[in-house]
Amino acid sequence: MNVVPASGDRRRHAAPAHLTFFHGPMDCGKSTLALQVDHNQSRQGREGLRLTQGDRSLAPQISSRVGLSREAVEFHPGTDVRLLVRRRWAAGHRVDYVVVDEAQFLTDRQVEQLAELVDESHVDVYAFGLTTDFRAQLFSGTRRLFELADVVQRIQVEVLCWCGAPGLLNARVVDGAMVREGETVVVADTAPGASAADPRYQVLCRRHHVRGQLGPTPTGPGQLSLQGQPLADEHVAVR
Ligand SMILES: Nc1ncnc2c1ncn2[C@@H]1O[C@H](COP(=O)(O)OP(=O)(O)O)[C@@H](O)[C@H]1O
Ligand SMILES: Cc1cn([C@H]2C[C@H](O)[C@@H](COP(=O)(O)O)O2)c(=O)[nH]c1=O
Repeated sequence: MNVVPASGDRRRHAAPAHLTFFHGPMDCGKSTLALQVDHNQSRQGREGLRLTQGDRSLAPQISSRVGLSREAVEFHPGTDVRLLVRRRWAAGHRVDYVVVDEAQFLTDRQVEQLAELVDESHVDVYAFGLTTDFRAQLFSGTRRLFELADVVQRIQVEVLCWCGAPGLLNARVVDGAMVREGETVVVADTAPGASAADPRYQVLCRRHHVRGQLGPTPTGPGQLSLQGQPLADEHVAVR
């Protein structure tokens, strides 16, 4: 028997909200996609909240290497994301969706709060974050999103390792060599910093992440170059 919805029961019959998680390595276009999703949602007249933590620009914004950026609210481990939304409501704004960049930095509790916003308040949540850290282990926020999200999608833009294979893993590079020990969270870019001692990241394929190899290994005197350039120390240094 078909049950005819009582008129005015919009909430029951509106499309259900979703928690969607897009993930990948550094440089795969997560922030770009976050800004595109935000743009497309707002073009439909929906109102959203953008959240981030530790954007590379060190400003409270979501910034993409393609050149786009939008201001965002910074979250910290103690932030209750439900309160951020409720404060917007209390100030008379709608919050139809939330876009979270750097979602790997969410705590488990914050992921659960986002799920609650979806289920209890019908807010769509789009989260964007790294799959794994520099040790090739899931970030805890990422793990919780894998566990709770309605939709989990690996971002399709391929980042290439120096060898040309798809790069899925992030290497942390200090003083020209890949490191495997240190704090989980170190905000930095894939572009080199002002000094070689500044940490940077490089996306590698699994084989070269395991080997800690940041460029072609010199196997003979005739092969000591990378695309015609002399090899820098970092191409061969492994720690
Ligand atoms: N000048 C450029 N022209 C076109 N695409 C670019 C340019 N610079 C960067 N990109 C693209 O931007 C991607 C990085 O996007 P971004 O959203 O910053 O990545 P993520 O947030 O995943 O680290 C690169 O993989 C590359 O495809
Ligand atoms: C691998 C790894 C990365 N980070 C930091 C480095 C950047 O500040 C962000 C990721 O930025 P992007 O938007 O994906 O380019 O995360 C980190 O703190 N720890 C790590 O292990």
